[in-house]
Formats: sequence, C-alpha cells, structure tokens
Amino acid sequence: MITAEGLVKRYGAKTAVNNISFTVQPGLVTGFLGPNGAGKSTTMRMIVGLDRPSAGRVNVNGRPYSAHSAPLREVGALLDAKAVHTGRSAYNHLLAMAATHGIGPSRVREVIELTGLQSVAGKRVGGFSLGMGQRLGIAAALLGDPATLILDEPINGLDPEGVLWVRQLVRTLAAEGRTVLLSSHLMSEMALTADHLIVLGRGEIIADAPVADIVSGATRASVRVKTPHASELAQLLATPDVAVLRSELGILEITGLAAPQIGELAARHGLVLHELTPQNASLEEAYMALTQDAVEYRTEALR
Ligand SMILES: Nc1ncnc2c1ncn2[C@@H]1O[C@H](COP(=O)(O)OP(=O)(O)OP(=O)(O)O)[C@@H](O)[C@H]1O
Repeated sequence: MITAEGLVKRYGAKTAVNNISFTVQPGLVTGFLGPNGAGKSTTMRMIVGLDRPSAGRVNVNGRPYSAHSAPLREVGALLDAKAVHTGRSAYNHLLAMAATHGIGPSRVREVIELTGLQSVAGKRVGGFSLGMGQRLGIAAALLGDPATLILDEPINGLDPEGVLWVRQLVRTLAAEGRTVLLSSHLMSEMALTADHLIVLGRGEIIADAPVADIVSGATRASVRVKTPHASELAQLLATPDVAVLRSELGILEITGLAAPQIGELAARHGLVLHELTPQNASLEEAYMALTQDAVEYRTEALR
C-alpha cells in the first residue's frame, strides 16, 4: 500500500507536485496518468526515496521508504530502465542487487526465467535492446518478492508479445494481493490493464477513481441508431435534453437518451430500427476531456 499526504515537490520556483494526497490500494492495478510534466515521475521518485518531498509525506507499506531495513523486499521499482551498469551481464547485475539484501542466486534465476531473459542473461547489459532493458528492470523490481510494485512506463519499447506479457504479469501480481502502481501514456493499454486510475495535471490530482467511473463520468455516452425512418425518429427525439447528430444517411448518433428508451419510442411509433448500439466512450476520450486544461506542452494540429 502507498499513502501520500500533502505531498509537495518544488524545484526552485517550479512546483512539480502541489499538495497531493492519495492511497494506492493492494489487490488492484492503479494506473498513474497525466500529460508530460504533470509530476508522475517526481511523485514516483519521492515514493522510493530518490527525491525528498518539500512538504508532506509518503509511506510504502506503512513507513517511509528510507525507514525500511530491506527496501527491495518491500517495494520493487522500475523507474529508469537504463540506470544499470552497462559492462555487467544481466545475471551479474541482478546478483549484485540481490547480494545487498541477502537474496540468493536461485531467486535471481527465478526472476530471469519469469521475465524471459534466459537466453541473454550472460550477455553485457550495454548491448541490450530497449525491450530487453525493460525486462531486466522488471526482473530487478521483482527480485525481493515485494508487496508493492512501481512501474514507470514498463511497456515502453516492448514488442506486442512483451506488452501482453506485462499486462498479464501486473494483473497476476495484483491478483496475488500486491499493490501495483503503473504509469503509461498508452491509454488503450491502460484501459485493458488498470482497475483504478490516479490522474495528475500540473502537479495536482484531477481524478482518483475506478477506470469505469472515469470513462463514464468524463464523457457522454451515445447510442448509434440505423433506421430507414431517420427523419421521423429525429423529430420524435427532439427535446432539449437529447442531442441527435445525423452522421450519414440513415444513421443517428443520439446522446441524452439510453438505448432501451430509444427502442421503445421507435416501437410505439411503428418505426423499424436496423441497429441500436450503445457507443461506449474510450478511456482515451475520457482522458483527453479530463486533462484538456492541464496540458503544458500542446502540439498544433497538422494542416
Ligand atoms: N530535477 C528537476 N529540476 C527542475 N525541474 C524538474 C526536475 N525534475 C522534474 N522537474 C519539472 O517538474 C515537472 C514534473 O516533471 P515529471 O518528470 O515529474 O513529470 P511527468 O509527469 O513524469 O512527465 P513525463 O510524462 O514527461 O515523464 C516538470 O515541469 C519538470 O520539468
């Protein structure tokens, strides 16, 4: 479990994290989202004691990271996959880390197998691809069999098989009752992986809720209707609370009324429907709506 209370981080005049409080619960995958520069990495660094808060506190499994006598057994973190001694082999890198905590070679072999690095374990880390480096970072995070895991962009550089593997791994870790905090800019992947989301914008929390609530709360779901009586149905639906958009011939996109009510209204007036489909908003749309005022580095649309 991770608990932050009134957490602040200032770098000179820049406030990177501005008085945030949150709890990351065990047994769930919690996604940590936000535009570039929102303060995610800074927060993660404070959780694992790499940065000192300017104010407030953050505990991992009940204590500050620095107060744990064997931190690798409490929290496993993948923060910067490139932060390894490039001259060592993957096996020796993990063995050196393990030695600091009295963890034996058998656990090193176990995490190598778990992360699919067997064939390259003896090779110099300096020659690793981005994806292999990510796998090694995940192996290091798992080394102490910790109850809490913090993974910053773990799928960055992974091939589709690797992305699927990370998704299954973090789901399994959460199902085992562990606390998993995961950052990614890939909303489609986050929608498949996370149960809960904490969204940061300009150093503040702009959402802290289950994924389903964030998706349904930030966007208005619509219903797609295909009918040969589009004009008649659009007229029947025309009330101040219902918006009807005619996207193409015979197709209506309706917001403000649920599919069953639309179907019943059509039936009462003898109007045939060929399709009646609730359109669920995507997490990406919800995320864009939530963060539209919090994006610091905006790009211009291509003309
Ligand atoms: N060491 C530092 N010195 C000065 N400013 C910093 C430092 N580290 C981070 N910042 C600033 O703090 C803000 C938050 O940065 P942070 O890296 O935490 O954001 P992030 O949400 O992780 O972004 P990204 O998605 O781009 O990784 C940014 O404006 C960044 O420029």
